[in-house]
Amino acid sequence: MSERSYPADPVPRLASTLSVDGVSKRYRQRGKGRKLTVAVDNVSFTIPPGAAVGLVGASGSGKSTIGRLVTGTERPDSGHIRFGDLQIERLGHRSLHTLHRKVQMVFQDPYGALNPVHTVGYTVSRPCVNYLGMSASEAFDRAGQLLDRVGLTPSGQFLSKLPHQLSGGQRQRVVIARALACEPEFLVADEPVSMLDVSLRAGILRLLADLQRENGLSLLYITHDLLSARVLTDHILVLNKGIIVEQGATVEVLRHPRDPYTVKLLDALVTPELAKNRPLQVHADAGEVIGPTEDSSIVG
Ligand SMILES: Nc1ncnc2c1ncn2[C@@H]1O[C@H](COP(=O)(O)OP(=O)(O)OP(=O)(O)O)[C@@H](O)[C@H]1O
Repeated sequence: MSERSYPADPVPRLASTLSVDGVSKRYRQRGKGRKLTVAVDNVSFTIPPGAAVGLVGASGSGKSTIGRLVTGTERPDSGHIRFGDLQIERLGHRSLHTLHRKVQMVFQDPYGALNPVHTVGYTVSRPCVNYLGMSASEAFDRAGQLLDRVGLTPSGQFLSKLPHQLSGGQRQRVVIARALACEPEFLVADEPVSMLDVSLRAGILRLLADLQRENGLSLLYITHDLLSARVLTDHILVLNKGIIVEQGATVEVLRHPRDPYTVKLLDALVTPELAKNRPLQVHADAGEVIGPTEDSSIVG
């Protein structure tokens, strides 16, 4: 073990606010000449340090596009996105590296997210080398600590494994450990459980909730699932056809939805078929959500 240790409690640091101001993004429709799809339409919101915000909407409402815009993966056609002193839409390659030290992403596909030829230890230790300037052996020790933290214990058994030797839930835990490796301030999680078996989802959601709280992370949780947003977030943005149609405290929006689109999303949740298949339960009358129900110690 190296002498350097990384306590679970983070060292207090200056954290940044994410400000999205009047952002729009259009895409050319394939095979349709000059026709454009408006994916995001004049969207504005702010996420202060340490806040957990849900971005919810049906398929095609523009959620993932916003995820890509705030992580600098794509540029908006208009509007401004600022994280602390970084003006994201103007960042060049080098400054994106600085951004990604602070803002990390977890996507829905834990299969595609991991390089199949790299061991878990290599994958999780790389950001410690690239972003924190650790030596390879320091980074490997840190990778072990991160694996312990995300529930892949004993970590020694996982460090040398390749992605194909892991279950879907375990892979997503590796992806989360890698995202945490450079000690980010902000996590964008885009449908992080939608490709996992239903029985594993609650464990991953609870892990994200714990990490967000313990590390003081800001979180943008992108999902079509209002119930999981209830578990993970304090504030919610409801997106319909690229427009934020409603926002507010998550509990309030779910209890007293004002926009007809939010009502429709909630109605869709309480149909018997959907309710039966979900790891979370909802009281249809009050919009009160109970759950998740599984044991968080489950390692998927
Ligand atoms: N690269 C692209 N090229 C063309 N159109 C795109 C592209 N990315 C997104 N779109 C379109 O923009 C709209 C918003 O897509 P986006 O993926 O952001 O929605 P979403 O809410 O994340 O949907 P889902 O939940 O299905 O992932 C959709 O109509 C989509 O077809």
